[in-house]
Amino acid sequence: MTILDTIIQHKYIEVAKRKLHTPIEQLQQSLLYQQPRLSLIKALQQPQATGIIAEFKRKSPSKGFINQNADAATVTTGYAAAGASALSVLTDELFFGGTTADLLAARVNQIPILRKDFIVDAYQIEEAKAMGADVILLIAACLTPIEVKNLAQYAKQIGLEVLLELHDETELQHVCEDTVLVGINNRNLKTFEVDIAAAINMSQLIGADKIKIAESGISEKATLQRFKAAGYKGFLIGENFMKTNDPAAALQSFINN
Ligand SMILES: O=C(O)c1ccccc1NCC(=O)[C@H](O)[C@H](O)COP(=O)(O)O
Repeated sequence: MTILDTIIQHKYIEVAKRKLHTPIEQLQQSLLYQQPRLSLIKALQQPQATGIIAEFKRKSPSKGFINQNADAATVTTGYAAAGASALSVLTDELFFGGTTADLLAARVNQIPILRKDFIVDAYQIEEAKAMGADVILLIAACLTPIEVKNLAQYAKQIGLEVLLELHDETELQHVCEDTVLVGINNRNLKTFEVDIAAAINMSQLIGADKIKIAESGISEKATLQRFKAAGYKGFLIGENFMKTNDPAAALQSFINN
């Protein structure tokens, strides 16, 4: 069994518990649930956009602790001021040290926010909306194509955008009409091996009607430029910024270089 299998197994258990504690109707009554959403699709199409989706990430299964005591409001407002096109906030507690409170704190920003978690149930999409997220992540390695289709349709119906994450060509059948944003994760979530060739190799296999996002392992501007030349509009970067004492300053210097 891989760590990804363990994460997913745990996800089903925690979601079942939360469903008992907080019914969907209660999520739908929250103030943030009623608010209009920001579009990541539009943000990445702005001519001057950096395309950087800056991630707030305290720890990870592959790296252990990265920045355990970071403050979500401070880091994400710094990211937005430095020029991030959007934010990604981990909400998985056990494996990534994230919380709902982190995403709520990040919501002070007026740029799109991705709820970064392992979504296996429509209930989590309702939660994402109630905590103020604009975009949810669906990971092909954790879902069947029909599950992606149903969850993507659900998200769209309640006004959230969907980022579908693939790693290789075996997952291309997960792409569907409602997954306009397609991310290619350079990290193999089963082995944790990171190879930027993943996004380069996959770039030609994603339809021109999709907006491509390169994910993970980006620490150099030259790598981002290679992805840009291959047609990528978005670049999801976490550890490279979060491992420093001042993630926003690290983003600023990455942009300026
Ligand atoms: O990062 C991990 O160790 C990990 C393990 C298992 C599932 C997902 C994992 N990471 C999620 C991500 O893909 C990254 O947080 C995101 O793409 C940013 O990557 P990086 O810039 O390398 O921090």
